[in-house]
Amino acid sequence: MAAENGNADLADDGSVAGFDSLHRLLQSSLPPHLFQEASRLLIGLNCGKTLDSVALPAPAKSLSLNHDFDLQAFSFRADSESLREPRCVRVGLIQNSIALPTTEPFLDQKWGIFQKLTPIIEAAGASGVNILCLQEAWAMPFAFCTREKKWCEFAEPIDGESTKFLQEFARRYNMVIVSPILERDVNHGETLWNTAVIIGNNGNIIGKHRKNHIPRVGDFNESTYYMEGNTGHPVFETAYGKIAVNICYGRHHPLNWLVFGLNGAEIVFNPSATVGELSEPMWPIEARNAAIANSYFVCSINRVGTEHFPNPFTSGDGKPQHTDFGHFYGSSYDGLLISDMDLNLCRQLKDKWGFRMTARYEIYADLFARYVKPDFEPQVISGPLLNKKTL
Ligand SMILES: NC(=O)NCCC(=O)O
Repeated sequence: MAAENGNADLADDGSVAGFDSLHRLLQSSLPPHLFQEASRLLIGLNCGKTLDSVALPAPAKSLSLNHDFDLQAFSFRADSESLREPRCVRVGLIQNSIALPTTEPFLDQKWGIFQKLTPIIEAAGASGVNILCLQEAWAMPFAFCTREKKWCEFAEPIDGESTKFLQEFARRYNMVIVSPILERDVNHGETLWNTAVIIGNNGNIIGKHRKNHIPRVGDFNESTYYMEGNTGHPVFETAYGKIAVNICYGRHHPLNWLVFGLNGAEIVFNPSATVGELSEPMWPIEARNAAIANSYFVCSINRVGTEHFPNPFTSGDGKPQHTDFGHFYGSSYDGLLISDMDLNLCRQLKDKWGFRMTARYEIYADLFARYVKPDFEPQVISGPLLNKKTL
């Protein structure tokens, strides 16, 4: 346990009082019947239902033991249908800390991450993962907080080293891979973007999505590095289902989630890099709310650990300068989370709740069309304003 981090409930590894999730903390602290009730209220597990864990093959487990990363697998149930076969997909999410200090040569840092990820990706392949997603800007330290331009060197074209590295795994394991990178658009004057490259299960590049919303909060002033995305809300039809990527800060924008849904996404990935002090309480609410509101699966990833940078920077809030911007709360360990999901659940929830049918898009479209015009006036209807004098 560490008191140095200013929070006596945070262990040295950043976990919550020694637990790697709120769920485990509750499980260990509450009597079984109260834990069951807490689970029902928090994640809808009622009547003694538990989250089903999935048995993984021995080679995947050995990789996790030998290379010291966490490996867990669960499954979501959908009802069986009379007219459709189940559409089961195995999804893998990787979150990790960087491999080398940020003071090491850039090439070594990048190859260090490649090396660190290799056994984790192999474990995903050995487990039969169909679609794998990595964290935001996975091939570099999350240096955007520094606002120093030298970190732009990590930017790569869509078909650069990171993509080539992953294409090999995609082919070997017949796996779709979502690869969020800092992109250098060589055909457009070397412009930088925060981009997710979608690599198909044959190693082909299916397409890319560029992050739509740039954070300007705390130390996340990322506009120094890349532009607001210009790729809209693409949904990628892969061999295993229709997927989309809502990159990090985009998760605070319900309309961003909505439009991926309108374009037909069945799974939306949210690769992120964010720190506990800023956003941890919002995180599980936003992801689950997006899944509920849009009748699709949401798969969220954060980084792991604390990254220290060579030169101090300030947050523009009058507080002392510092060399890190806090703890990425992905987990206390590098890890691969696997989840089996039957995509039939998306339609089952649409049929049950009818959110698409009841949405009234036309009235929102009308409001938005008026709102974006300079002469927009909010629809506020005021009655006579009574105050004590007039009474
Ligand atoms: N990388 C990024 O967009 N971070 C923003 C912080 C947050 O949204 O929690």
